[in-house]
Amino acid sequence: MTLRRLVLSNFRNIAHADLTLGTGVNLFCGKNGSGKTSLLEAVHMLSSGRSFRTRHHSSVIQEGSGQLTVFGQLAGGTTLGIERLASGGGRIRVNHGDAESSSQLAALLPLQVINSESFSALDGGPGVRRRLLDWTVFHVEHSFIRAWKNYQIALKQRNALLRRGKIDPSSLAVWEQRMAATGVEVDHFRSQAFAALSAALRGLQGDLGDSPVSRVDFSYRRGWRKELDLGEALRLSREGDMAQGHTRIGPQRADLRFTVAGEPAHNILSRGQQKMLVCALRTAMAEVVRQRGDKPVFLVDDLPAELDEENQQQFARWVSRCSGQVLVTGIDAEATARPWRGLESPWNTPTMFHVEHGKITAVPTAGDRQ
Ligand SMILES: Nc1ncnc2c1ncn2[C@@H]1O[C@H](COP(=O)(O)OP(=O)(O)OP(=O)(O)O)[C@@H](O)[C@H]1O
Repeated sequence: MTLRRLVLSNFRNIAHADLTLGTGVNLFCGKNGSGKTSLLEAVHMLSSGRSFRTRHHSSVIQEGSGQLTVFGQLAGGTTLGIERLASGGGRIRVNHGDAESSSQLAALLPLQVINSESFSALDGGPGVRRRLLDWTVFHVEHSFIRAWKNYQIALKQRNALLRRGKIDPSSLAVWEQRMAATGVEVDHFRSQAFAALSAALRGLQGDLGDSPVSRVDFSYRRGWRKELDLGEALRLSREGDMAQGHTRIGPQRADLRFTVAGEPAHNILSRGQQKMLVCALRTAMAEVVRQRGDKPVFLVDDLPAELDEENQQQFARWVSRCSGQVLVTGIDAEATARPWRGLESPWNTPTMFHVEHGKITAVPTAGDRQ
């Protein structure tokens, strides 16, 4: 997937920008607070309908403005648009018509984001890791979203019954049967995606020599005991669930584990090693989706932060193998460009943008100047 044109208005400190992006590496360089992360945030909003920094659209809309818009055009001509109003609400558009949901955007513009929040894949709660796995499943198995929604409906109904004082076991059994049928489907899709993901991750670990990152083990926990089928597990869990007022087992509790010699990886790895593990995980996710014919766009906020030059170059090599396009931010233009220089075309000739006080200007390359 390639984003060819990006138009923003009233997005944080960016009053207006109309950019033609390069097909490979796009570098956005400028001082602290110039608007680099805001630009990546806008692309994220175009792919998901929401910011990666806040749930509140009002803080993303430029101070003093009533609305923001982000418009994007993909190679091939498809257009995406987002409008958010300070008064609440807004619109999502695909090819100038109203979109059914934000998942339509995600399907058209798959993204991988690496920023300071990405560490939560290791030290955050299971929900963060579940969402990473589900991103992969969503992009490779289109029936997943239907199975997941049906499971959620049954789960909600069972939880509503559990919260009632007096419970009729036969009504619980009806929803448990539905949960068992749809939950097994969800688990099946996740297990398949996890197998592909771990194969891709193991391949990337092979590039890391004797770094402890190459010794990280990963496993998938489906959310209920191995020896039980889901229907049985739900029946056995009933009494405790009634006491707690909610369902404590099932695919909504699934998790991924990253360990080194049995210890959680974030307790062992240095900060730079953790970032490299996150980069490998994100690359593996993109690789699995690429194998199905779609190349995700990478958004990388401040690649040099925490990574030495060797690791930055390694990550650049990974991205060039599995992504269609990458948007990278950095403070220093030369340092931000360096990891990409040794790669093959088009990756070794970044499109450069200078960002200053919310103004984004394309920097002419040596070729343009001739
Ligand atoms: N709603 C808003 N309206 C106007 N300006 C805003 C709004 N929200 C944030 N800003 C300002 O926008 C600027 C852009 O911040 P951004 O995080 O994009 O900077 P950055 O270039 O990534 O900086 P750094 O290198 O420090 O990460 C900041 O100066 C911030 O104070």
